[in-house]
Amino acid sequence: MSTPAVRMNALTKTFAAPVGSHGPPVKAVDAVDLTIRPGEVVAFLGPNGAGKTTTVDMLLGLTEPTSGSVEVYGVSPRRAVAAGRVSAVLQTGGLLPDFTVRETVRAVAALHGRPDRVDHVLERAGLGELAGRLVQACSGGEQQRLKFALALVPDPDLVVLDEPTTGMDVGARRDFWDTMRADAAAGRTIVFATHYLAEADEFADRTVLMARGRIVADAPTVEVRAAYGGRSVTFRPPPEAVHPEGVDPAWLEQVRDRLAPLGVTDLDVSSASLEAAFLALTATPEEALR
Ligand SMILES: Nc1ncnc2c1ncn2[C@@H]1O[C@H](COP(=O)(O)OP(=O)(O)OP(=O)(O)O)[C@@H](O)[C@H]1O
Repeated sequence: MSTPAVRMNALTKTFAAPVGSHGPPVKAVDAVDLTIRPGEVVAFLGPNGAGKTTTVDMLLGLTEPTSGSVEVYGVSPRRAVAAGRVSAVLQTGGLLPDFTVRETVRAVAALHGRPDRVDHVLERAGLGELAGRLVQACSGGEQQRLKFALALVPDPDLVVLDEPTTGMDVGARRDFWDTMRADAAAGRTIVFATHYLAEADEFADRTVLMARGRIVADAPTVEVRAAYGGRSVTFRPPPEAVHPEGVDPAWLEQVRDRLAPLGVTDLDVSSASLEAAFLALTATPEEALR
């Protein structure tokens, strides 16, 4: 079997309680075991404070685990980063405002010894036409695309993205994911943390759901949705059956009657969603009882 792209073993990170709070230490990541194969596209989903960013930071060697281990392509994250095998688009980390887009990419490409990659990554990130623009004149979404271009400079085997489409409009978000999809099809491994359930749903083969530092679900995205979000049949009713207050109940009754001979019972108009799975799996025990 080939070396996994990522292997986490009982990965744990504990932070001291904030100064003055006298509380117990915070277990941001709690004994996480996770293996990711080359070429997988994995979404990390979870509510605020679930431990996604801390996990990503350890994956990139930015933070050392308190205990347990993480390897990237069989070596420590730092070695993998130094070898250009993994790179990231992070929420934090500034760009230089007085550089143009092209100058920024050129500088990073020089650091990596890959000046040949400048035009290619500008194109991949959809920045060809913006290459001459100053960074400070770029919108938030355009700056995010620039960070993405920088991450592609070393031609990494693994790209780690923390909330990559923050600040992008719908069109830019779609273009971004089209690019990522093409890269994944070409064999790049992609791990991304997101708050957008729809992005995990549309893009990730596999969803890892985190809550309170632990993995609460880890399965193909379609299975997570089906197992916890319920299955549903959706359809578009004819316009005459749709009233301002909703679907005409008499019309729905007719549908039920006609479907009954087919063995369909308990027809319900509801949409199964990853959101339902997300809420079911990440609720605290107290919330779940409500
Ligand atoms: N440097 C730190 N010092 C103390 N506690 C921290 C530190 N970094 C993170 N934490 C705590 O660890 C827990 C996990 O945080 P983390 O940022 O990993 O969550 P997250 O899932 O990425 O959240 P978000 O979706 O809000 O970005 C939180 O309770 C957070 O307050």
